[in-house]
Amino acid sequence: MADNNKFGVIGYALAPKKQNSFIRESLLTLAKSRGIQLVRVDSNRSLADQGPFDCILHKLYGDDWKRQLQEFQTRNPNAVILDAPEAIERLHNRISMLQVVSELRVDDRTETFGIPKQIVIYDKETLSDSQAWESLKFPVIAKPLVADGSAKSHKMALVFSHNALNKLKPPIVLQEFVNHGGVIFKVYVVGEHVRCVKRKSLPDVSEEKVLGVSEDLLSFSQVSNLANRDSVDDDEKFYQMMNLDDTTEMPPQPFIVDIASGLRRAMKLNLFNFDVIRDARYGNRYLIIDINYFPGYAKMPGYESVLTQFFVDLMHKKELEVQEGNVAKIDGSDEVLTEEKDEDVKV
Ligand SMILES: Nc1ncnc2c1ncn2[C@@H]1O[C@H](COP(=O)(O)OP(=O)(O)OP(=O)(O)O)[C@@H](O)[C@H]1O
Ligand SMILES: O=P(O)(O)O[C@H]1[C@H](OP(=O)(O)O)[C@@H](OP(=O)(O)O)[C@@H](O)[C@@H](O)[C@@H]1OP(=O)(O)O
Ligand SMILES: [Mg+2]
Ligand SMILES: [Mg+2]
Repeated sequence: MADNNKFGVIGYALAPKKQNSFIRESLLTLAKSRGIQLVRVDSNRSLADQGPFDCILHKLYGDDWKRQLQEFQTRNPNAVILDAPEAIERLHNRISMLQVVSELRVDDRTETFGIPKQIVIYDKETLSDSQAWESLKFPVIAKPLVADGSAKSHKMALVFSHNALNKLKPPIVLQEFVNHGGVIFKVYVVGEHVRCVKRKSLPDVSEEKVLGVSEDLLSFSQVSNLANRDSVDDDEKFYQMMNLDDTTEMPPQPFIVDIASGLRRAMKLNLFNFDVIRDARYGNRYLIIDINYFPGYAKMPGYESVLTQFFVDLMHKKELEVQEGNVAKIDGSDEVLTEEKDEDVKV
């Protein structure tokens, strides 16, 4: 569709790092060719004074931003906010994040899924109370309770024995470390599109290794995100670095799609990814360990076409709803009207 026949303006409000990785010329060009214009929201001005926007795409934090979105929605009842801040907030706490997985049911499969055993510790006193953690098997991973996108919220520690617990700073989640062959599956969800990729993860820890370690605590951060796309000019090289060229079998796609679809509906979110590991003790048991809002989509091969198609479908749906006199309300629980167009699997 030509630019003069534009049918959607999407305002994006992203932190500079996210903007750099996501807003690429290739995405802008493809979106434009399909009638979608992507426009940066000026963070120095009130959102409600900007536009007109048919949709707001955002990943910003804080009460001020929430208020701005509310004001914008009041003034523009037909605009779509992707996604609702209340729905995103669930992912800012590593306990509420995974609660939704525990409540999810996927029937008739030989594979099973769940979350690793975990507890939350709010203060130092509880950390020294053995009753709090005695039901956990070491090693455990200590994760900051808050997952608010700060560098701090990604700082993890592999803890080999309870003696090291006093080195941790609550509030934290202590999650049992599960051996999974050093490979993690990242499942990217964009509305009904689901794409699963392999990444490097922490290596397995054997019983002997636990007994033999000289350090009882190992700190790390974002292991599966070590390569930075900005530093790699060649797309193919980048995918080679990030995606393992090994023989690890992928989880069955229909199973992953069922989980993705269930999560999307339960969380009412369109844009997220989740990390899955396969429990090395059983060939068919999968554990979900992390869910991220608006992840690094640019690391997903062909992200431009997936995102563009999603925007186009969204605009069609919005147009229909407005014609029918409904206030546009598009959340992850809705079915976006699409035709089967590429190799991506639809939920
Ligand atoms: N329970 C677990 N058992 C084994 N390995 C784990 C477990 N939890 C996390 N890991 C490993 O630690 C890494 C970081 O954990 P997690 O994904 O929770 O952190 P994060 O900082 O939120 O990650 P992201 O960058 O995806 O947001 C995982 O990618 C995986 O390699
Ligand atoms: O850094 P990238 O853009 O690639 O994306 C990462 C994203 O960082 P950004 O939103 O700050 O950019 C992270 O978000 P925060 O938790 O820090 O909010 C988190 O979602 C990671 O899981 C993403 O990596 P992926 O899971 O896709 O490998
Ligand atoms: Mg993760
Ligand atoms: Mg995360």
